[in-house]
Amino acid sequence: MSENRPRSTPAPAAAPPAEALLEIVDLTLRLPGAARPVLDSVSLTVAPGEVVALVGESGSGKSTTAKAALGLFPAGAVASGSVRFDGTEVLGLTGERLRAHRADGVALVHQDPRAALNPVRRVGDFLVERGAGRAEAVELLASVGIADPERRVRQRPHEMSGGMLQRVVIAGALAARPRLLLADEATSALDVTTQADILALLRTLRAEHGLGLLFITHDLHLAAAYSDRVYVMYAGRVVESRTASALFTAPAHPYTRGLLTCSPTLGDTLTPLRPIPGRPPSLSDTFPGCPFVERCAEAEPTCETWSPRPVPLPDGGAAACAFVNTEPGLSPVFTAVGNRPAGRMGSPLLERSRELGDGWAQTQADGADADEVNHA
Ligand SMILES: Nc1ncnc2c1ncn2[C@@H]1O[C@H](COP(=O)(O)OP(=O)(O)OP(=O)(O)O)[C@@H](O)[C@H]1O
Repeated sequence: MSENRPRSTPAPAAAPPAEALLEIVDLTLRLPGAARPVLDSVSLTVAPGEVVALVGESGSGKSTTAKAALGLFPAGAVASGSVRFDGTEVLGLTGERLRAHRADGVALVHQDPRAALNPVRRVGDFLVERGAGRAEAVELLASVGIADPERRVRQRPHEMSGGMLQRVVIAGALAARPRLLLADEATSALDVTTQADILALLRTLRAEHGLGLLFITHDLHLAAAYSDRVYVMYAGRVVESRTASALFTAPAHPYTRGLLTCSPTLGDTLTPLRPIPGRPPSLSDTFPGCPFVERCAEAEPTCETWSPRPVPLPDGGAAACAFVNTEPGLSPVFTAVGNRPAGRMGSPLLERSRELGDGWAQTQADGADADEVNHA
């Protein structure tokens, strides 16, 4: 092993708390006419009281993954794997049981609060429609930080700001007393101050209500700042899963590093921004090897033909790259250009990485409910 590889900063274990509220295992979702799966062996967990972020560029499969938690799939989709909520398999749910799951356990908050609210109805009516009593509607508004809730509850959406409306939508989501909140780009349309306020509110709510929160964003800095753990998605696959702090300290996947260096950090005027070249793949693109190979500055010939699957990292996270370092005590950042031992191709490390990848994928598959479910 080369001696000049950086030592890792010890990171907290990335393993989630033992009891997962949402547990997605090896979820693969195919759409009619698409050349590759929309979701390809996606596995993730969210525990009660945990904030988990799902990050990636447009089209990477974030929303489709989140909707799977609701048992919501595109028409004609064929799904395999497992989506368990509180121990119940969601993939096979239909009819009344599916409706009960959607109404009861999981709530979804979207980007645009105005789309969720009827412009001619009062805010209080919106909350009552979601199961709150009149008095509770006022309490709910207060609980999401809206001042003068007795007056606000009688107002219509046009009388409120975007940030206030997003608080109303969150209050509406809480009315059903969910255990899991899916926030799909819920702050993207807001100015930065309001965005910070809403994210702080979501963190408070998860602590007060023991909510699990799956926070979907394309902004990795935001994800890492507000989440306990982060899953990075690319082309329908999870390419890295780490604690937020480990992700910032030593991102293991070249795509994660690309996301970190292509967006600005507050106060950092020295580090140049480096956009990731090219575009994310579409559903008509297929990959014999790594899906990121065409955009990866660190790719080697083997990446064209060998498809990496997540390998466990010593800190409890995982990354899907042929050259990720899985050895304890060393940084997973093994692939930085200039940091590679000569002639590393075909090295024992690569072989080990392959072994671990296959073994790990198999373990995941063994734990999954392999029923094929067609959601027409
Ligand atoms: N109902 C559908 N019919 C056809 N294709 C779909 C459908 N839903 C999603 N897709 C496709 O699946 C892929 C993943 O979409 P998804 O919305 O999950 O990505 P995303 O990462 O959430 O992107 P964005 O940030 O733009 O919302 C995209 O290529 C999208 O076009």
